[in-house]
Order: sequence, then structure tokens, then C-alpha cells
Amino acid sequence: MIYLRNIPEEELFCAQLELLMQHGRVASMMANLIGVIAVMGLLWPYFDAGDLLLWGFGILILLLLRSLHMSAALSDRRYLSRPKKLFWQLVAGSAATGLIWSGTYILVSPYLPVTIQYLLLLIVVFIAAISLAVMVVIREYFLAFTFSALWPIAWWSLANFWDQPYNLLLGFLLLALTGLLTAASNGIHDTFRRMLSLNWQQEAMARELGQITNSLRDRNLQLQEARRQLTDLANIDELTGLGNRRLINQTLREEVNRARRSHGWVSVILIDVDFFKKYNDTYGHPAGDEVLRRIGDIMQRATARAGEVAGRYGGEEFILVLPGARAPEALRTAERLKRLVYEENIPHSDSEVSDRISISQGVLSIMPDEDVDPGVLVDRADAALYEAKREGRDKIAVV
Ligand SMILES: Nc1nc2c(ncn2[C@@H]2O[C@H](COP(=O)(O)OP(=O)(O)OP(=O)(O)O)[C@@H](O)[C@H]2O)c(=O)[nH]1
Repeated sequence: MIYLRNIPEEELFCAQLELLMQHGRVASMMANLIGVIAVMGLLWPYFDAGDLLLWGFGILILLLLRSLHMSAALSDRRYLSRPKKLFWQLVAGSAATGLIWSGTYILVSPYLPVTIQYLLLLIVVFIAAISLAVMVVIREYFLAFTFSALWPIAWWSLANFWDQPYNLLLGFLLLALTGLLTAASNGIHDTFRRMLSLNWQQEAMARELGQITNSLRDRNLQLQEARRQLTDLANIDELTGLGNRRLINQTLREEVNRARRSHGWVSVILIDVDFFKKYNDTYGHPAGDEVLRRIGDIMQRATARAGEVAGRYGGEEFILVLPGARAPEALRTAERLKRLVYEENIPHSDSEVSDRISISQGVLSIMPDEDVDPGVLVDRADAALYEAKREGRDKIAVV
């Protein structure tokens, strides 16, 4: 279940700082830069070039320092580690820039014709208006600039209302404009916060969905593994680790069908441990188990070719399914098995045919042209095995 959570207030504040520095930095610096260039062009005829260049250079240095400060804060993620301190530094920088603009206006106005004076004021207002769009993500940052840039000019105009015919009007207009910008900033600021909040919710949801998908994938893998283990349990003989009767019958059915379609051969070797009851009686049941395990290993080693399957058909009876093998190849495999069991050299003092464990084998090779039941195939191999037993055991009989 995905819950739509709200962004915690502290996180929202950090996101606001980050957004301000990422996007507001370049735009507000550019606005100030354009203002500096415009003012220098405007005041060029009225002031000493050296003084103007010094003034422009001073503002540029301040802008550069502020920009570098924001870059550093972004790169070491100070907006996450010390957001409050960073906030006050940004607000102070913004206020300082605003004060430079208002101070410039107040200082130079008495030496300017009225039209130039108003043009200068227009530039300051223009910078404040542009800043609204980019700085307002942190409202205090925007207000610090607006109030420090426009309020001193407004009050100065009101205080000197007799100097210029429109100073009084100008002062009130600026106060009204400040109020207007403050009111407008509220709405835009809230929109920024909503946008950041929605962004955060989307990311949180995507993260949660990702986690759910991962856990579903894990569950699926666990289910697949459990199913594989269940299938193994149903098909594998516990003692020897070979396929059991169920798996062998299934394999036989598949191989017979394949051989029918391709007009190929299938061979089956049924193997029985000679005098195994006597072995159990002499050496004990656990030792008998160990013999079955070792013969199981030998069977596994004997099935080297792809598709060959070894199984325990029941008790001390084993079986080998050899897809594609004709009688001579099956006989060769049976002889190899006999040799491997002999070389294993498991003593069997009660055997009537050898001094060690031996096996009898019945080999059946067919080219099926009709659907043959696996049970029938095993019965025919069993008949061959019976023949091998009858001939004295430790033998191989082929049908
Ligand atoms: N230790 C052990 N013995 C088993 C297991 N399954 C069957 N047996 C024993 O295998 C013996 C098979 O005996 P028989 O069928 O008489 O065959 P045999 O003694 O090998 O005689 P032949 O096949 O005629 O040579 C029985 O004594 C079973 O108890 C098993 O899982 N472990």
C-alpha cells in the first residue's frame, strides 16, 4: 500500500534553498549585471569615468563573491547540513546588494537631470521585478532585496519632497510598489512550495514503488526456488541423489517419443547389486546404504553424455537411460559400469560370485515405432536382468 506522505517542513526548506541557488543564482546575477552595465552607460556623461568604473567593479566583486558562495554551498550540500546559517548568509547578501542600489540612487540623484534620475530608478525597479520570478522561492531573500533597494529610495523621496515636483508622488508610488511586490511574492512563493512538495511526493512514490517491485521480484525468485526444491524432492532419490522411479519413467516417456519422431534409438540398462541381502546381513544396513551411495556415484560418472540419465529404480536396483544409443554402445556402457564397480573394490565376503560387490545388468535397445509405456520397457530390461542373474550373476544380458 502506498501512502501519499507530505514533505517534512525542514526538508521543504532545504529544497527551497537548493532551488534558489541552482536556478535563481544565474538569473538574479544576470539581472544585476545588466543593471550595472545600463547604469554605467546612463551615468557616463555625468560622472568621472574612474569613479564609475570603481563603482561597477565593486558591485561585480560583490556579485561574484555571492555567486561563488552559492556554488560552494551547493557542492558541499550546505543547504542540508546547515540550512539556517546558509539562509541568513543568503538574505544578508541579498540585502547588501539592494542597499548598494538604493545607496547609489540616493547619492547620485542630486547631480542628475530628472529624466536620467527616473531612468535610474526604472533600472532598480526592473531588477527587483525580475528578481521576483527567481528569488521568491525564499520569500525573505526576495523581500530583503526589494525592501533594501526600494524602501530607502521611497523614504528619501518623501523626505525630500520639495526638491523635485514629483518626489512626493514617487515616494508613495514606490511604497505602493513594494507592497504590491510583497503581495505578489506570497502567491508565487506558495506555488514554488507546492511544486517542490509535489516533486518530493512523486519521488517518494517512485522510491516506494521501486522497493515494492524489488520485494515482489525477490518473492518471485523465492517461489521459483521453492518450486524447484519441491520438484527435486519429488524426483530425487534421497539416499543416492539420483533420479527416482518417477523421474526415470518421465524421462523414458520423453525419450521414447523423441526417438519415435526422429526414428532413433533408446537403450535402457537395469542394474541389480548381487547378493545384496547377504551384504546387509553381514555388514549391516548402514553399510548397505553406503554401498548404494557409492554405486550411485559410479552411475553418475558413467552417464557422461548429454541426455543420459541415471536413476535408482527401487531397493538395490538402478537404471540408466541412454537416448540415441544402439545395443553395441549400450553394451559398452554396461561393461564400463561393471569395470568401475569392480575397481571400486567393495569387499563382499558372502558373495557367491566374487570377493567384492558385483552387479548384474539387463540391457534393452529399441527403435520405438509406437507409443511404448515406460513400465513395459523396464519389464523387458528386467527380463534381460533376470537372464543375467540366471547365468550366474556378475553378468550382462542383452535383449
Ligand atoms: N541397506 C539397504 N538395503 C536395502 C535398501 N533397499 C532394499 N534393500 C535391501 O536389498 C535387499 C534385496 O534383496 P533381494 O531382492 O533378495 O536381492 P539380493 O539379495 O541382491 O539377491 P539377488 O538380487 O538375487 O542377487 C533386501 O535385503 C532389502 O532389504 C536400502 O535402501 N538400503
